[in-house]
Amino acid sequence: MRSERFLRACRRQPVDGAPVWLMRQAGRYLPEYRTIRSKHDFLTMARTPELAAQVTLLPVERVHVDAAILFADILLPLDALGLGVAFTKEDGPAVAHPIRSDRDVAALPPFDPHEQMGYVLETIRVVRRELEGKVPLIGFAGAPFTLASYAVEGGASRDYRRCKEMMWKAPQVWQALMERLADVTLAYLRAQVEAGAQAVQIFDSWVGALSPDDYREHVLPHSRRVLDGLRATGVPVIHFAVQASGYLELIKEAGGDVIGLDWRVDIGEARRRLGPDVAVQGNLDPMALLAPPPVIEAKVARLLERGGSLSGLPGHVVNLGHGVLPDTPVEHVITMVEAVHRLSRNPAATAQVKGEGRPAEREDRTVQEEGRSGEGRGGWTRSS
Ligand SMILES: Cc1c2[nH]c(c1CCC(=O)O)Cc1[nH]c(c(CCC(=O)O)c1C)Cc1[nH]c(c(CCC(=O)O)c1C)Cc1[nH]c(c(C)c1CCC(=O)O)C2
Repeated sequence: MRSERFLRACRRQPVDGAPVWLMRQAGRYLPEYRTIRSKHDFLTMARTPELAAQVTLLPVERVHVDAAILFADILLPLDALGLGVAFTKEDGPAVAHPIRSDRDVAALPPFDPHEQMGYVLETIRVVRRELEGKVPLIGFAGAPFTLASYAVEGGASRDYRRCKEMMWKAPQVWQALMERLADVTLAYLRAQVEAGAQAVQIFDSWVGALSPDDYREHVLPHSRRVLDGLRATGVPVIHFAVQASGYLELIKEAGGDVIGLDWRVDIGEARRRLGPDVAVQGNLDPMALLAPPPVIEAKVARLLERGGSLSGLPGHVVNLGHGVLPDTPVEHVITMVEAVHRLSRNPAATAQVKGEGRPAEREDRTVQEEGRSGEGRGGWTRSS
């Protein structure tokens, strides 16, 4: 059943069809989102439970995903800590008061999710009520490193130079900061589960900037504290890390019931490396959703096969390898979700769609060639 697929796959139990949801599914690719967004700024939307709940529910109705994810942002708790987070159109998030010294870390105020993030907890309650059990609700937070990357760099970064400097020149400052951020994330996620989140995801979006050694020494213990602490909640925990396929084993060591994969690793190989005691989530290239629909279907077919869904290997939550791109046609998202449902329920049909990068049979030759030659260049001409 639709209501159970996602949580069952997270727990590596058999499912009637592979579950699918998309990171950033409650975002700008949805025309309904853009309409609401044209009337309110992003922070107002996130801080108004009625609006945030409405946006959370949009993709459940519109594209039939098997789970909802809370509409919020990983940076909201940093704002609650007094760092002054703004979302700018040009440069992405900006932090007005970045953390650069032991004094800055010591000056961070106490964090109480019930007091400071009450609006998010209220959104969760509203969403649960309105979902009426149709699909589960996923809560989320940033992993300590990814939060630190914004807190220390002051915004998006290309090389994470200030973080590495702090790690290597002032390791005790780095450690104190990471401990604070781990505490914040843990308290925040516990409160989300209490409010009704039925699974949680930790986003370590920028950790791939680190070498395996630095991950092991300067990040893993703090992520592990969060992940260990969440075990008592009893809800499945997804641990998503980007560009970390070189040290997936360390990501698993840090913890999580489900390991989120980006698209740079073959999901079958990842499953072999991770072993049978964790589920995996992912990992279609988000840009693949700009491809013509038959190409999307062929990629879904191969993903299902490589991920184990067609051979009955439990524990694959289908998703993209990172967030859905804002200029993705909503019809293509629907194509992906429908293909996951149709093909995972009928493995025999999948063999026909799959092919070696070949779009489906009903595909005409022109589009086929467009699909082939477009692949790898990174740019797709819109076919719809
Ligand atoms: C790194 C990160 C952020 N936020 C998030 C991450 C981790 C995931 C990832 O790696 O992408 C997580 C996030 N941000 C948002 C969600 C909502 C739920 C969902 O649909 O996934 C989630 C889970 C809404 C959002 N968060 C943001 C938007 C766009 C705001 C707008 O409408 O202008 C949304 C829908 C803003 C944001 N927030 C952040 C950035 C870099 C940006 C600007 C870039 C961008 O615009 O996509 C920080």
